[in-house]
Amino acid sequence: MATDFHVFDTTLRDGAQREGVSYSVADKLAVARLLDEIGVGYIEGGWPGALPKDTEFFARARTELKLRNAVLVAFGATRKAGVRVEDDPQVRALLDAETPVVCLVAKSDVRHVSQALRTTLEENVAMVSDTVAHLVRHGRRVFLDCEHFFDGYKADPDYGVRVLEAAFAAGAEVGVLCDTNGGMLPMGVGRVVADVRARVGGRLGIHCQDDTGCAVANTLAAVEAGVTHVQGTANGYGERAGNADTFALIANLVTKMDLPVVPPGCLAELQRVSHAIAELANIAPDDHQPFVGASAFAHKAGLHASAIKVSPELYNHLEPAVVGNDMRILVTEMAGRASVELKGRELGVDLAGHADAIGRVVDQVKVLEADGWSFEAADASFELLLRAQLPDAPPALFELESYKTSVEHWGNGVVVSEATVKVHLPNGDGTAERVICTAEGNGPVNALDNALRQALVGRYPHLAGVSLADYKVRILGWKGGTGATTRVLIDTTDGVGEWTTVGVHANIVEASWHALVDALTYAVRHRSPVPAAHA
Ligand SMILES: CC(=O)SCCNC(=O)CCNC(=O)[C@H](O)C(C)(C)COP(=O)(O)OP(=O)(O)OC[C@H]1O[C@@H](n2cnc3c(N)ncnc32)[C@H](O)[C@@H]1OP(=O)(O)O
Ligand SMILES: CC(=O)C(=O)O
Repeated sequence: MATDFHVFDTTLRDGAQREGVSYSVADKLAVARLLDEIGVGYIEGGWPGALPKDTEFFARARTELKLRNAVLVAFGATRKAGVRVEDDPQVRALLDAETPVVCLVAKSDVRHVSQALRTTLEENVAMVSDTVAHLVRHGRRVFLDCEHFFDGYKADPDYGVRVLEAAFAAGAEVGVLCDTNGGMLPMGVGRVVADVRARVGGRLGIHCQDDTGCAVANTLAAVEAGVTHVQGTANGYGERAGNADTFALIANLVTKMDLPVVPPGCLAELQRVSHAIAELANIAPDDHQPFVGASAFAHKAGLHASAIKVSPELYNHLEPAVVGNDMRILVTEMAGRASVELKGRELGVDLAGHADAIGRVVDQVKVLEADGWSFEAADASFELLLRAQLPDAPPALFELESYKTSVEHWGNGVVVSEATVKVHLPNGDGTAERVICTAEGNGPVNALDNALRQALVGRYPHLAGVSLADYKVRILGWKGGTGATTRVLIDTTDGVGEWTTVGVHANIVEASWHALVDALTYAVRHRSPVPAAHA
């Protein structure tokens, strides 16, 4: 591992500045543990003294947080203008947090000194020197975030350098150049970092906001120009458009720049930790996030699949497992024969010697997708469709005679749904058993599900342990000028696994029926009876 390189994560400080995020102290402790698992070197936990929750976090961290890889960092500002550092309560709170490292934010742009701090350039430099020296005297390692460094460098480069020199002279270990307003591009970042390196001797770091969509690229440009400390946040959470994504930074540094910045084994935890932190932040994971998103290695285009069939490297920039992710093949209207073949492999369906069946599936999917079907998110329906084309395809579970649903609104405001299904279950000897079941539900689809399940459960007892986990409806627009087409996706679970099926029709109940039939058929054919522990 590159021990002279710092990966500094500020999910719990800058990441918490994202609109809509509000961690409890317990959440913050959990996020810190997760960040430690991916091997970051430093975890900035928050601003003690400014936010009571952060003060409590540091107090609890002392006994509850056992970090294996990371060092905990408290964040705060330099002393106030005109106040002795010993008398500044905010600086006192930084010492009280008892972290080995303190990261101070300081002004390094002359306009911010005069307009925001409303003090002199000399006093701001003194605020930096005094605060750094005070913390170092009290045994802290100190990093200095130079706010608005790049914007300030355009206005007055000498002043930024003066702030950095004062910090290093007072004992700061790292001077972090911050693109606080996030307006930089990689070329500019590289130029400024190289210039500053030529003028100042200490270790430099980089902190990039993502307002131009270049936070990760800007950070890597800074590394190329010589910084050895990078700041990021989990999934890029942060103020406004966010920060450089810690996961993309680590993955790029290790796999593209050959800098082993995390301990062995940590890289493969990136996807898991990314999703776990999204859960704690209460933000749906971004499927399209580089490296760790569910779609980061998902291939839809038929031409891609045909090359991947020869070698996955041809259309993947990285072996997905390196970052804990998986490759997936999507079968849609854009699929060709190779897509179906690879998807078959992924689903464990042997298609060797079945070129005709593959061709029929490609054609069928194109026609169905033109009618609004979508198998991208409905692997279980696709698997049934695929297997139905093979010579040993099993017969349908039942033949439908009819179904009927009703919704009754009683005078007292109660709404009741009822469904009746009439089906014929084959006996295997050419005869069939006619079964009629009626059930109630909280809506017509729920009633239909209950009635169909009742009709089948005598024959397939493990359907009793199967239930609907989610139900999504999408209206696909007007078709033929007569009505909307409805696509229904149903997630079903047996308590062990989950599978998704799809149905499409102008009538929402009929669309749901298709998805329900697939859901139960898949359960019967491809889910083993649930073990007692899960029943
Ligand atoms: C770029 C960044 O993201 S840095 C991190 C920013 N994070 C936050 O602001 C979140 C937490 N912040 C807070 O809880 C509050 O803003 C506090 C507790 C820090 C301060 O609250 P208040 O005392 O009410 O002041 P307010 O927020 O209005 O203004 C900030 C004060 O800090 C001063 N200040 C700003 N930057 C610095 C600095 N680097 N060093 C010293 N003082 C500073 C300002 O001049 C202003 O002083 P004033 O009150 O004498 O005018
Ligand atoms: C310190 C910080 O968060 C910034 O300058 O953006």
